[in-house]
Amino acid sequence: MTTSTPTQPTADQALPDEDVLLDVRGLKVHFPIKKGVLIDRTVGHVYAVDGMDLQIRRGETYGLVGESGCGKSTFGRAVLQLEEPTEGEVLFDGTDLASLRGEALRRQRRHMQMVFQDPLGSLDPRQTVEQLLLEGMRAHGLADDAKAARARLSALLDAVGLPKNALSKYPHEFSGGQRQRVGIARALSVDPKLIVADEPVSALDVSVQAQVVNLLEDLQEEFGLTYLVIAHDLAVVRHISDRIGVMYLGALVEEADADDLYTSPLHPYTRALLSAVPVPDPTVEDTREQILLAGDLPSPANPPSGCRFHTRCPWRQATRCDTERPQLRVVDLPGTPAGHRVACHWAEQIASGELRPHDVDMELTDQTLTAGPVDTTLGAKGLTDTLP
Ligand SMILES: Nc1ncnc2c1ncn2[C@@H]1O[C@H](COP(=O)(O)OP(=O)(O)OP(=O)(O)O)[C@@H](O)[C@H]1O
Repeated sequence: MTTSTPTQPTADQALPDEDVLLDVRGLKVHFPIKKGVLIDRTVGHVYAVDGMDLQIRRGETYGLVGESGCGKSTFGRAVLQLEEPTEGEVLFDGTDLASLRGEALRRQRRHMQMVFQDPLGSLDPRQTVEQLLLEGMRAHGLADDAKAARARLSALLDAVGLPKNALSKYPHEFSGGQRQRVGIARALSVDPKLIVADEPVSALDVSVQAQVVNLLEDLQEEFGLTYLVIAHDLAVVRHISDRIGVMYLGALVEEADADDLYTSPLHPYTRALLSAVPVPDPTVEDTREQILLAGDLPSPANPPSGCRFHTRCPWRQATRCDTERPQLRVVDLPGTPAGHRVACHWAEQIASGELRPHDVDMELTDQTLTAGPVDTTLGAKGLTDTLP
């Protein structure tokens, strides 16, 4: 087992090392597109994850959001080494997972579990809940003592709010919400540190969603868990997350503390996503800036050059946005919370109002951006005036 050399946080890295449980650097997952009679010719790649950098603190909930197809699930699977990264590092508790093989990787996996969107699809229908829970416990030596194992099963059911008689039942005998509780109990059964929850409530009725979200929060407190919650529903993520990362075509475009992201979104994509979230109270007039995105998410097999978002961005500037890919960087503006990271060349100018949105199809020249000093005093205040 190799241990990573501790590194100092850089200017664009949000957290000091000692707090970090999961440290992902430059992660890429590219799927080959195969053609030919024998499907043996690689004719291209799907750039599902294409340079993800993020860190998750111990005990924190990190929400990862983005449109369907932007690579969220592939990222979650790659973190758990269920998908082999093409490039980059996943450091878990200081250990580079790529350096582990066989038994060492299996032992480390115990500490990282997944909760899936569709519990019915992820639970073996031929196994009772008892068998499902014991499977992982046995694999990690947590069921060697029969009496202790029974006590553990009982404690797991209690923790997730299922009755004792659930042990002898099969997945199809439960409601959707109860099945998700079984899925959560299975993840918990091996006493993990990190749980990757991929759309944990999106298959559930709205009335049940809140119960499962509350359960996840209670369990986090009880067991000191760290969560990576993947979801397309911004409302769910806001409620549960300490920090949120917004993903677009395989990479983060913005990251901030949850409330800060909603009150001071800086990246054009985040602003567009948030402007589409309905106001919770229908009696309150919606005065927010409405940003409509042109077109669909481009194919991850053929991503745009430069900034991946430039083909849909109302703030696009020629020619830098079309040619130069912006890196995630800390953006420090008066009124903008610390640790806010954004991948946009023009974050400051957009926040100050120096750059105004325009028609995406507008013919742009190098002179489109008016020259002059940036008045950052408007900074995030201008945004909080117009957004929730
Ligand atoms: N095994 C695979 N082989 C080839 N392409 C894949 C594979 N898995 C995912 N992809 C492609 O990678 C891209 C990202 O998929 P992914 O499921 O990670 O996105 P997502 O943001 O989680 O979307 P969703 O919410 O719809 O699941 C998609 O274009 C998808 O078709």
